[in-house]
Amino acid sequence: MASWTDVLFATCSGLLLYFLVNLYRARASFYRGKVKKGLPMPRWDPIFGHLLVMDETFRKYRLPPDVQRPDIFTAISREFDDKSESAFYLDLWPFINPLLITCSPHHGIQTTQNHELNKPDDLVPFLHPITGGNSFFSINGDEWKHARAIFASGFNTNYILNQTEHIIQEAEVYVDVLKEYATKGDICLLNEVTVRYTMDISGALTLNKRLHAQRGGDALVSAMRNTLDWHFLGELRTPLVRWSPLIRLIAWYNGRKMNHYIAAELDKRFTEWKSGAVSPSANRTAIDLAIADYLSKRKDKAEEDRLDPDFKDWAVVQLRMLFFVAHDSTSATICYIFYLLSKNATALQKLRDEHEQVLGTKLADVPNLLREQPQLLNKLPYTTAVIKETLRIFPPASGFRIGKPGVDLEDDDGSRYPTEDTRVWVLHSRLHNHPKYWKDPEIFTPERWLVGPEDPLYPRRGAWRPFEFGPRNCLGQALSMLDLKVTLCMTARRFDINDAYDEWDKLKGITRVRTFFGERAYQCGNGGGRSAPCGWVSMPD
Ligand code: HEM
Repeated sequence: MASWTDVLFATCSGLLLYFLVNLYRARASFYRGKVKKGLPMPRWDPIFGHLLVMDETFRKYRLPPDVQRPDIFTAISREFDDKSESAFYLDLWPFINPLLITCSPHHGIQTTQNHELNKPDDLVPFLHPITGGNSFFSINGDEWKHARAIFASGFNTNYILNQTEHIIQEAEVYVDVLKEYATKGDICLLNEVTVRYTMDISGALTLNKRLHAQRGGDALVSAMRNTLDWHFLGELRTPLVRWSPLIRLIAWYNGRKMNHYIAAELDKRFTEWKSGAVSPSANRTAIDLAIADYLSKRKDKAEEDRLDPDFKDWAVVQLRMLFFVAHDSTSATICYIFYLLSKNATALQKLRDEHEQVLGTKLADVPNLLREQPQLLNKLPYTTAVIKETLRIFPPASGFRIGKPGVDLEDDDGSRYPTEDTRVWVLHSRLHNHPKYWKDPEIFTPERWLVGPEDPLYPRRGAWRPFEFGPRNCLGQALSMLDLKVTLCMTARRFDINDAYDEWDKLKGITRVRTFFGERAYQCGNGGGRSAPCGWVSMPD
């Protein structure tokens, strides 16, 4: 009989052989499809593909170990500026399938609008710890279309102002929290405070429930954040972390907690619907839209007093995804707006002047004024320009699609980039800051959003795409802009927020300061491009 060491040896040899065969296949296919054809890419190694380049890039540009993955690609893309290439291929197997990284507006338009390429399968396992299944963020075809149609009416531009009350309610708590920091004079971990604020908004708009995350614990909030903190470790320099059994166990445990929580909310809300307490036209939070659709399809089963388990499983996955996307990127953007305004006194003053003009001088009246006249939020061009400029400099997301045989992306100079067997990554962080497409990209200039086409600052078509375009564009774009405007109206004149990196470093004994191309506020791989800013909050004189 074979001893356990023989069994172990045979298993390990089998696994090694399996790995080597797949490694050979992946590298050979990349060589045939891309290297041999002379397509643009950094130096490729037949064994390591571009894994060594990733490591060299870290060292060459002294990238912080917690920088988000897209910014590693941004650093690599700088190598291509001289050659005037806007796109390049990467072979990072076994971590991800072959990539075409592009920073060209033309490619962005072709990828998401002209060719309407699909989302790749890779997104499903990547998002699984967050969503617990196939959410409509990552699937394609009829299943995606059906789900998007169910939720769209709650997030469209025409309806979204009706949700202002939910946002103001949470923004009032945010203001109180910031006031406490200003009074005490403590360093505020702006990221933490703001993420709790946007989670409260997200809870209200996805689950129709106030979570009070800003004032204490909530089971859904802690399970989601804990999952994200661990999950995005895999985004960092050592993606192997993502496969560790510990992280899988944590994701499973948190996933169970999120499922139970959301399933209980679905049951509760279903009972309210059955009792006639909910008005379908007035209540369009995500949970209501899901139940409304469910009921409309089961009119013949009107006497049912329990939700069908299959529907519940499906709805829990969609609500987990929506709860995540509705809070994460918006929170990062709020932090960056404060950061950029703190460095640009003229812009801050212009923004405050606009608020005074449109909302009056009495700060205490602003919440009720916005409640009564939410349309005032559409009369803030400078505020909108500040938000757009922040999303240009610090875009929290990217466009990600799967290529197709016969679909080549074409550049303005006629170069062609085949997409067959390739994932296309429209790299917003580079495209939005590329000197080829923007005048003075490194300078925060909200005015570029207020000038006409004759001005050199005027943004080039397709070069700004933080929410992407086409049928898979961001469903929550209007909501996010509303969140950001309300937040600025409620805070910009009340607080001065300045970064406290130096004090923080001293406090924590940090001697090796982390920067990304000299910038201290860089996007970390712990969610949708969150930064690590901490700040002093004070009240203006
Ligand atoms: C600053 C804030 C936000 C940014 C920059 C952002 C960005 C994006 C981007 C770039 C995509 C498309 C990804 C791709 O094409 O591969 C996307 C998709 C999506 N976003 Fe957002 N998002 C933000 C906030 C929100 C909010 C508040 C919600 C609220 C529900 C939301 C819901 C969604 C959904 C559901 C999708 C998937 C749409 C589909 O595939 O049909 N996002 N977002």
